[in-house]
Amino acid sequence: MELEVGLVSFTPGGGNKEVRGRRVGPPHSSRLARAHAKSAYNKNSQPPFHPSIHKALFLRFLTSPPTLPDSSATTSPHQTPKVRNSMANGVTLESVRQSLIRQEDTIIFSLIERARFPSNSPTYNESYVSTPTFSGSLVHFVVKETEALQAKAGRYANPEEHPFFPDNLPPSVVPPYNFTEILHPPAASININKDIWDMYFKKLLQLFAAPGDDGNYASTAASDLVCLQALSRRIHYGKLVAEVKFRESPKEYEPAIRAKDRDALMKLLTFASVEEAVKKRVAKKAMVFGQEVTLNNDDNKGKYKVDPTVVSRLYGDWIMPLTKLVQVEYLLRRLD
Ligand SMILES: C=C(O[C@@H]1C=C(C(=O)O)C=C[C@H]1O)C(=O)O
Repeated sequence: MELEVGLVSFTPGGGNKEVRGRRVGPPHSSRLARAHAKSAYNKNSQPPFHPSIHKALFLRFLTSPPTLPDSSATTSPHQTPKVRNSMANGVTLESVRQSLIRQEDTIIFSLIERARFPSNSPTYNESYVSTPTFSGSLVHFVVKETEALQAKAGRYANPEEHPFFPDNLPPSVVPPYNFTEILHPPAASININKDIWDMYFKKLLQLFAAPGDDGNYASTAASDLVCLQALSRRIHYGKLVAEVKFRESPKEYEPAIRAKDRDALMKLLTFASVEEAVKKRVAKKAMVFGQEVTLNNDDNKGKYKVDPTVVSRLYGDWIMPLTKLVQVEYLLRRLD
């Protein structure tokens, strides 16, 4: 399968194929606070429930307090907290990897929750929703409406978060939090949620949702949203991974960036042994988190709520390749 991601055709699990002559977003503005991104979306080539346009809108890529704690930040919700210094905060490849490891738990639990429901196909069928004001599937409706609410609550003021339906999001009603700017500003133009959406609905879902229909369509859509958000956060974390790798050895990356050599960048940022460990660890977590806990544990040996091999495959074929694609896209803009 081939996905079109930003500037390249992307084959999950394989290499990037073709460099195209178009930008993901509008030309980079020196005013980061105005950074917007749009990527074209071809409705005909996508599932019926996806939006027609993507726009990543965020001000700066930030470290969020749970993953990069900082004792110097003020915590009053009514004050703008102090700007934090990224490298002084100890953002290293190791700390970023620890965050990715923690995010595995979130992803696996979200898959387990989605697997409670069968496939529930009406959730994805445009004809199931009947309202003159909205055209799309129930899952499209739930994601779009929830994102609008969460935007008001300030979710997308944190650049670790990327909306699936960024157009016309309402403004936040909460005061801004001054996160540290860690990423190079053009990072704001990278949002591959369109591809995450397609991957999830066209490939992943059928691997862990059993066939069937139990009528719980709203809950099913809500579970899909949680999975999508966890996947999106993890995959876009590639921006931070790439920044840290670049800062650790800029001289290694600069020639490949200047030459716009995607393959060389991909080689530089790839750590095969780390990827093998990730695949093994997520399979193990799926076994541990997804086992039926009974007083007599032997009753359920080998029964898991999501198949550990599927989780491992999901990481090997989709999550890690997409994270690396985000890294390449980020590095290509790193010297702009
Ligand atoms: C995220 C990293 O970059 C690459 C992508 C990985 C991933 O998505 O888990 C793992 C190893 C690297 O090949 C990393 O080095 O940790």
